[in-house]
Amino acid sequence: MERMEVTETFAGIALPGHLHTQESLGFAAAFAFRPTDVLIATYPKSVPCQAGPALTPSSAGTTWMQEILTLLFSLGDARPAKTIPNWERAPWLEQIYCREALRDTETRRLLTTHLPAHVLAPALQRSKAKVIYVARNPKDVAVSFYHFHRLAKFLPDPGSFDAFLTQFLEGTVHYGSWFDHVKGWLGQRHLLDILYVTYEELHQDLCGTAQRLGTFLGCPLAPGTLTALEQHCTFAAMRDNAMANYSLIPPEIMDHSQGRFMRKGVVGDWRDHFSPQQNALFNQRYQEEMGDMELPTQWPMA
Ligand SMILES: Nc1ncnc2c1ncn2[C@@H]1O[C@H](COP(=O)(O)OS(=O)(=O)O)[C@@H](OP(=O)(O)O)[C@H]1O
Repeated sequence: MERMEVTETFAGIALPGHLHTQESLGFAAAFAFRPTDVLIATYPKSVPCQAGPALTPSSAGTTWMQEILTLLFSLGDARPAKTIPNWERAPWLEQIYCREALRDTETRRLLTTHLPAHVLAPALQRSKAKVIYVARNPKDVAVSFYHFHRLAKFLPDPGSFDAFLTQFLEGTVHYGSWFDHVKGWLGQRHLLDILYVTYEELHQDLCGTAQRLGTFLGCPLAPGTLTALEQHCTFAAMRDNAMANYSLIPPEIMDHSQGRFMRKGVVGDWRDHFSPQQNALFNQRYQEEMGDMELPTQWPMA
């Protein structure tokens, strides 16, 4: 299947052109956040669309967080998560369909972004909106992102894993450098009402992390919400939920014959992909970039 790759460049980073225009990106940068808005911010490796689907990348737990917050806001009622695609429940601020998706939305708005902090920080700092930043071990991000490139026809052909990893470490992949993204959002910790969560924490203790989210959002968990989370936010449940697994995306945009968006959902898959040389190079680059950073978690890098 042919790639439909068109690139839009904004703030120095390349983005899929079928989803982003200068107008849509300008809309995001100047967004009038409301105090009740909740923004999920992640470095990519996966997906949203509009009435007829599109996609973007992630790998950080975006889709998982969208599902969890949908259930928190619905007080455990699974119907929205089962009937409304996640790109409508939590639209990507920077994508072309967002303005229309938010028209007439009066209730609490759940938004998503893959944009770097420096683009959104001025608008966020003018507001009291809450931000939830989700991060994941970058080695697993690189693996997940690589596999996603194989499906996503709007992204460049990744070539070999080795070639892709080189670009990932150089920050020349779409959405830019993982290191810059994480450092940028961590740098907002004293300037925004922001909570940092990791993919690994969600794995380790979904309910405990959900309770922390509820406290941060001023939305204590209703009886039954935890049960609903345990039921609907597992990897298996989300893999089978067409409103969360991107199976609705047409094959010319996402070639489902190449694999699934909900691929493995595990921690540490990099160990099955990295050669010792790749691992050493990654560790060196990680140390150079992140050496002194205070991180929400220490990922096992060895
Ligand atoms: N419930 C649950 N449990 C465990 N893992 C999960 C879950 N939901 C999504 N995932 C995994 O998250 C990866 C996709 O990342 P994102 O959702 O950030 O992608 S995107 O930005 O929305 O494109 C992708 O990771 P990989 O499987 O490693 O590729 C998904 O499988």
